[in-house]
Amino acid sequence: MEKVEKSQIKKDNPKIKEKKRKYSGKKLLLAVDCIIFGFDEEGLKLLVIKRGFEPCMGRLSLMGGFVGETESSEDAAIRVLHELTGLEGIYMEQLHLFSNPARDPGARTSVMAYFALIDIKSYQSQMSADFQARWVPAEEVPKLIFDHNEMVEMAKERLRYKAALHPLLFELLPDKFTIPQLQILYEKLYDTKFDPGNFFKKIRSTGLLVRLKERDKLNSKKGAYFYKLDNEKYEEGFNTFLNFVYRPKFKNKVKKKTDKKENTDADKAVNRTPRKSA
Ligand SMILES: O=P(O)(O)OC[C@H]1O[C@@H](O)[C@H](O)[C@@H]1O
Repeated sequence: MEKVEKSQIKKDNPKIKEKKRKYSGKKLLLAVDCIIFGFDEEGLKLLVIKRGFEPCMGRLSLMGGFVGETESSEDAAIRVLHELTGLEGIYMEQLHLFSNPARDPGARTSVMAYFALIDIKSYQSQMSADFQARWVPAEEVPKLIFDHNEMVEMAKERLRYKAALHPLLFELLPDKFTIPQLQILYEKLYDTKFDPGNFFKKIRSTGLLVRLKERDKLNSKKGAYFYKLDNEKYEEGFNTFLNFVYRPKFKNKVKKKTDKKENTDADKAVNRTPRKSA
């Protein structure tokens, strides 16, 4: 925005009276918390840590931290996530600002919560041991500190809503997955059962999947085919999963994945790097 001199503003608005900005001067801290979802054969999971310091030492908590002096809340969330998982460029979205003045007994702290989706297996080998992290079932989350359970419930609700409109659940799967695996993921998230035939038809109609030659022989004799995501279609179709509006126009147009150096606008918006091809 063009900077206008104060004297010019006063000249143009002779009636304007300059006032002082009002703020209490009291300290208000800003933190971030990361609600990290993962998925394996047992279902949808949440990553929690055991706190190694007061307040609430020894209790289960989401992974969080204070926003540093030179950081944005996004930077802080990316840092916190990296410290715990060693992963970068994973799907993450801002959820909500939790600002109840009494939410943290230590000090008045507002917290920007983010939720992230990761494939458990790709993360396991890099997990930092410092935080005593563990996966718990997302449908039976134990008591966490402060308002962290409330954050998890809101994140699950947001995930259900978003996953009905966008194909983001693929972020939770390995690069190579089967349709029964995908179906279990949807069933767990929505706590419902789908007819396998109808589910397959629906998924196929999205045109997002590429069938591989290989089959998964571990879970059935016949073996279910492995699929991978068509990266280009995934990015093009991220906002048109329902196909109700055919490729609607957005202000920040989603770029095709032809420029390998730069992430697409969609990638930037959701903080993810394009998935690797299987
Ligand atoms: O106490 P630490 O974990 O350092 O600071 C961040 C935490 O403080 C709380 O308000 C937030 O919910 C976040 O979990």
